[in-house]
Amino acid sequence: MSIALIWAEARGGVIGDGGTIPWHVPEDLAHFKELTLGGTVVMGRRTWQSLPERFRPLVGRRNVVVTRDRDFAAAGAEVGHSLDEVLDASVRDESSAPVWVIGGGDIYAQSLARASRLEITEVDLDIAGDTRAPRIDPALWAVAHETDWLESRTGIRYRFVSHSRR
Ligand SMILES: CCc1nc(N)nc(N)c1OCCCOc1ncccc1N1CCC(C(F)(F)F)CC1
Repeated sequence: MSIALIWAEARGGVIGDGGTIPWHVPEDLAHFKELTLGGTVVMGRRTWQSLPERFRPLVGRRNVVVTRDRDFAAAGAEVGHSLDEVLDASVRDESSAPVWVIGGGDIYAQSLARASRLEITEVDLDIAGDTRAPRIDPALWAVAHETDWLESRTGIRYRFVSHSRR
């Protein structure tokens, strides 16, 4: 089973600000849900805690939270204490669905080297944020597919870009 990273970013790679996603693009939520359903989602503790209650745990997916805190409990999720251990354990299970790394910034940076696929939603917004997605090196990653720029019902332009490792 392969490792895939999935995120939504505004211009300059902004993915978050103060623990929240500073835009609302419902079509991205639907995209995220459609891609990850049935698989395993791996996230950092802060992303787990940022999930609105009604979305915690993410139903229809195996939820795994990575934290150094040995006392951390996450109802409806498994807790792991090292990203590598979590990825090794998740990748070992024989199902074909990828392991989806769903955030946040630190976890993306630590897991990028092991990923074979990136599913990035580009949001056409120039917005402040304290967290950025890792830089994607075009020498290592090829754009496998990208949609045209689409317009969200909230008026924000966005597109879906799939990268695969060269
Ligand atoms: C969707 C946001 C999102 N987009 C892409 N493309 N990649 C991600 N890694 C991602 O962050 C998932 C974890 C954070 O998620 C949320 N953070 C704040 C508010 C809401 C959420 N969502 C709402 C939809 C819900 C559903 F299960 F319905 F998809 C999941 C939780």
